[in-house]
Amino acid sequence: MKVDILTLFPEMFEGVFQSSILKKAIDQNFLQYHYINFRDYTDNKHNKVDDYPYGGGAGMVLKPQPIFDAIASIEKEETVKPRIILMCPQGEPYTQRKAEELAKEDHLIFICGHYEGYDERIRTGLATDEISIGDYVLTGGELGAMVVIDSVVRLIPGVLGNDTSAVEDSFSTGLLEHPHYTRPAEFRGMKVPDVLLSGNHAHIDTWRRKQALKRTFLRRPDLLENQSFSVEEKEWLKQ
Ligand SMILES: O=C(OCc1ccccc1)c1cn[nH]c1
Repeated sequence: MKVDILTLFPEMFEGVFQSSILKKAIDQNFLQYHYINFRDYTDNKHNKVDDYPYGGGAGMVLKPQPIFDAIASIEKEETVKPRIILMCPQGEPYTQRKAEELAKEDHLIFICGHYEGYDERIRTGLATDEISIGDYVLTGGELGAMVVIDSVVRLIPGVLGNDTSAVEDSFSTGLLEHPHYTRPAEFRGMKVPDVLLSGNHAHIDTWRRKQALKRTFLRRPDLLENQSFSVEEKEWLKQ
């Protein structure tokens, strides 16, 4: 997968690309990434990337020209049109489903904005997707782009050691994850549930499913809306 990132602060990404999973993905050539500082594409002698809003009002707006020209500088394989993703609070709420959709793409381009936002022509004339990572305003789109890149790259087949962990992810089942335990079997008086020590995998799977349902019901009932349950599971939820 090729990832191009339009940003005014490329150095922000160095840390995230050093993380073990992304570094491995890069070393094993699952991921190639490039930064483009769209300030390098301004056509004015002051290298301004933003300007005052038409119609007045506070704040500055990102000019379309530097971003359009920065995007034009990215070589694109003719066959596959890349996704051009605008990070902004007005975008669609980001979900694991969206991560799975983007993980199938060969080429992603991220536009990380700043200031009050983007000139609308960037939205209408360039972006294929607009993504929000949450209902809050950040100083720029970089952190959002890192969240999307991290959650997408880990889904590329082969990037994670044992593929199963991506499949069993919480949200991949549509539920929150069940509790996890590891050694010791008792720690400071807190014991691991006996079922997990029983070796009976049918019972263990049932226990895990029940715990995931219960935890989701208590913490994120909204996730249960698009779920179908067996009669027995409906009984559990009533408890
Ligand atoms: O603040 C965000 O992006 C930075 C940004 C971009 C455009 C205008 C203002 C701020 C953001 C919040 N959730 N997802 C993204």
